[in-house]
Amino acid sequence: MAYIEIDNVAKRYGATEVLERLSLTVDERAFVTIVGASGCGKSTFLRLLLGAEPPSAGEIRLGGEPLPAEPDARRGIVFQRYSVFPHLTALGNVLLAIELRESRLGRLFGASRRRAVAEGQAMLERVGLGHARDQYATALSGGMQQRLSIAQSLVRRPPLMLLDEPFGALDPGIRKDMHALILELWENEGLTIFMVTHDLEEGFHLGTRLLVFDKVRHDPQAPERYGATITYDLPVARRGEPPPELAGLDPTQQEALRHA
Ligand SMILES: Nc1ncnc2c1ncn2[C@@H]1O[C@H](COP(=O)(O)OP(=O)(O)OP(=O)(O)O)[C@@H](O)[C@H]1O
Repeated sequence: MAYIEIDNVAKRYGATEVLERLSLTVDERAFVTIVGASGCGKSTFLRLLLGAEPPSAGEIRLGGEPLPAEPDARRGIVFQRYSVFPHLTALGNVLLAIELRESRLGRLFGASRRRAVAEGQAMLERVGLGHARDQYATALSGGMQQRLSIAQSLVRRPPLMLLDEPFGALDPGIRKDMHALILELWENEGLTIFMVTHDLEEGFHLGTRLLVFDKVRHDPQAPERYGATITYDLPVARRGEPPPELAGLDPTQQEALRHA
């Protein structure tokens, strides 16, 4: 059974059909990247997966069960624009996320708090914010706030991680570091990831599978009549792994074909 089953899903707002005829199954631990024209419904698709909004038609199942109608700890999202708490320090922001993960009451004390502080500090270091732990979020630059919101989401380790252009606003160097971090977490934590990006190269670099969203039906008189769907669903070879069409061959044959 596939981890996620998307069965003929559509989403409309009023008379505007945003997504239509979406059908997809995704295995656990996939890293699905999504590209498509601006406004074609990529963020809407992530909101459907989060459970923040219901589909207008069709069904989404997670682990064989209908997707819960509200977001819960099994699904986390990082938005394009940073969404940190301005009145908390960098460490405070990450600690809050750890507390929410660990404790229903939301506060940790004693040894569990000390462990949470150590974990929060380690996560801040991984996103390059170790030096900024005691700064208030408002004092951080935009790129730093974005890294903080990534840390905040990652520390909760949701099995299904939804990333909406999380690296778009970052400088190239930091972006590269964040790519390494997300790949490491994906591999080590066994996450399943859906990530929207405007950067095709990033999509191919990070994903195990790349989806392209586009409209296949057009009504020139009524552009809102039809929504976008998945027009390409491409398997992507991981670094060091053969592309699927070569996977059945022995390494010498693979090498020969690569250079053919
Ligand atoms: N809550 C809403 N109510 C009405 N229309 C909405 C709502 N949310 C999104 N839309 C519309 O749905 C369409 C798809 O928006 P969405 O943000 O999902 O696209 P996108 O592919 O993520 O765009 P971008 O790449 O620019 O971020 C847009 O036309 C948008 O105006």
